[in-house]
Amino acid sequence: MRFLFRANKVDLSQDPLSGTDDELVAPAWRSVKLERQAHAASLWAMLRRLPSTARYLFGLAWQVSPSMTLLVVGANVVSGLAAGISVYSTTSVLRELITEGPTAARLVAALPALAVVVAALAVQRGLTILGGYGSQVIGAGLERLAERRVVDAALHVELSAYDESSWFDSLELAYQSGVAHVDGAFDRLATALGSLAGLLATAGTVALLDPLLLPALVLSVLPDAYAALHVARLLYTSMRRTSTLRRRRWLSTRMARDDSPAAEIRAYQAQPWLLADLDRIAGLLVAEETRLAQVQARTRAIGRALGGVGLGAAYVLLGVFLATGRVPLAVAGGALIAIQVGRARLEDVILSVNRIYEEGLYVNEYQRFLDDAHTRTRPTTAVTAPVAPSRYRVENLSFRYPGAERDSLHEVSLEFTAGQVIALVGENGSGKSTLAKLIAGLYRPSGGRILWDGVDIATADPDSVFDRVALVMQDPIHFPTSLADNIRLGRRDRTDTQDTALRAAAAAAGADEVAAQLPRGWETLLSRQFVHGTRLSGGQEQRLAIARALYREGDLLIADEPTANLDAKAEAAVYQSLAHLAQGRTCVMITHRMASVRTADRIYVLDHGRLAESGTHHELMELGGIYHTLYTIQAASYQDAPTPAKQGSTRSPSV
Ligand SMILES: Nc1ncnc2c1ncn2[C@@H]1O[C@H](COP(=O)(O)OP(=O)(O)OP(=O)(O)O)[C@@H](O)[C@H]1O
Repeated sequence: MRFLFRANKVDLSQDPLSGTDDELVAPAWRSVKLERQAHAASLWAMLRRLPSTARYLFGLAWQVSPSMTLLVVGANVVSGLAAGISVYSTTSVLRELITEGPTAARLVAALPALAVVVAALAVQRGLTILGGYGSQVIGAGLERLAERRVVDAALHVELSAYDESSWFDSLELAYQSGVAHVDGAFDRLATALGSLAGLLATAGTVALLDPLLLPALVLSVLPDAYAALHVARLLYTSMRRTSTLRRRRWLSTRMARDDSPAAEIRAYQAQPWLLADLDRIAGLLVAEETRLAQVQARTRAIGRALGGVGLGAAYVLLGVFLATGRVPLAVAGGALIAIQVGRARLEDVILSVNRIYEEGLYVNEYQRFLDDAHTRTRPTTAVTAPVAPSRYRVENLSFRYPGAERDSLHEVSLEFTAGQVIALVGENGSGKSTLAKLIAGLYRPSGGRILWDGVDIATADPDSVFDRVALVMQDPIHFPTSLADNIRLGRRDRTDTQDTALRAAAAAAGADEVAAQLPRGWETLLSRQFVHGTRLSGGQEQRLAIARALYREGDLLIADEPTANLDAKAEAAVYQSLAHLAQGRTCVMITHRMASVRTADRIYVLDHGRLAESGTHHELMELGGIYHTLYTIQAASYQDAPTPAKQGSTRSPSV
């Protein structure tokens, strides 16, 4: 791929992102979905959406604080009107001062209007401060509320969303941009209301002086306004185009900031690759931003020039009115001030509308994300999964991951009863973890059904399904809290005042030994990113995950390679406690350690997503199929090889 980092020379006729032939810039999904959305966000469409964006923002602000919302709106509108009144009164002062007569008399005549100017300005300044205070208070609450909604939505969508790259893009956009812009957009909206009130009052003043001056006033600002709106649109389009690139850059920089990859990056000397990757992305981004800056500058310059012509026209018109005697000198002086102030107000309004438009694009993206997340969240239903089911049945189960070209499971059928330990066996990629996640209700089948005592779990309330399952994954997570809380999180609402259940689960999983080795025991924080925090070894993390699952006391324990990181002694202890746990409960176990599979009540062998064999250890060994092969290969590696002559071997001398 071409390297495009040329910060000081960008060919405007060329799109720096085109021809890069890179899925980072134009991912496959972009053409269909995002282009349609981008089209919907045209300038006109955005202006049309302005009222609904405003309603949405006020609704959010109202949730944060109704009284503060009223304060902000009221303060901005009244302050805008006060500004307009001060302009009108200023023109009255001028009129009184420019009229004929003795100076003292003119001054006295101007005094009442002058008093109004001072009072109006005082009210305007005071309310601006008050409005600013309200905006700040609401802003803080809005940001938290907006962030919570994104996180809440992300935490509750179906797991399958996390298999789609487009989901990550819209999540990133909503989180990084949307949350910040919700606060900004509300602020702009409040300012715009104030500017609009000020503009109406000032325009009223101009119209009172001479209605014919109004069109000239509008003409002097419109080109600039259009340029500002156009620039906002360019910015937004560019932001969309580079969202995948920015996410990619974030991932690359995270590799350097995270502690987990630090050792392997060094051992594989991957630093140059990472830096080159970062440079490549930075090059594309800088080129795109430079192109954007040039187009923006050009657009603004044209807007300013045309606006200057409009202002000139307004002054010429005023001159003509003066020369032809249409307006007297006193009124012309007032009109000049009113035009200047009116122009500033109009610019304020346009600037605010422009900013709302700009922020509104992000807010719409944020809203769209929440709507999309809503459709991806499994609805709660009145059907609940049975408590302690006695029979689990998998019927013609097929599954394909979102966007995948092939099914990962093909018409798998199996059955087991409560209290049984079943083992899923097969080569890498044969579909074991996928099947286990489907049995746990984490994915919904593409075809077929999973029945718990006859209830199809795809139709049951998801929380009622998850409530019955305890899961131990290959790479278990730990939460950034204490060791004890990490186990308690297995069943947060469980009453265990004396920690009896906690200690029993920990002892069965060997996690009590982990606690004994840690400097702060059960209260050790499991995050190295904080003072006194620590990081567990792979085996210790696995013991913790098993303890959490045991503490949960679910009806169905699903263990995906639960002992992959454990030493031989710990592994034996875990299988002993799993066997103990399985009494009265059901256990679906995935493991490549064939010795641990032998005792399972039933073994299911998967091959390329299909169920190839099933039976007990002895039945499958007699069958002489895949299981037999896998078992004998592993067993052979434990057989003693013929011992060579002892010449090279050494032995510590006996003492
Ligand atoms: N999130 C995903 N998106 C797309 N395809 C996936 C995803 N996860 C797994 N697959 C594919 O589904 C198939 C089955 O994967 P699965 O993880 O279930 O296999 P497995 O038998 O558990 O493998 P292993 O023994 O290596 O853990 C594989 O071809 C894999 O590439």
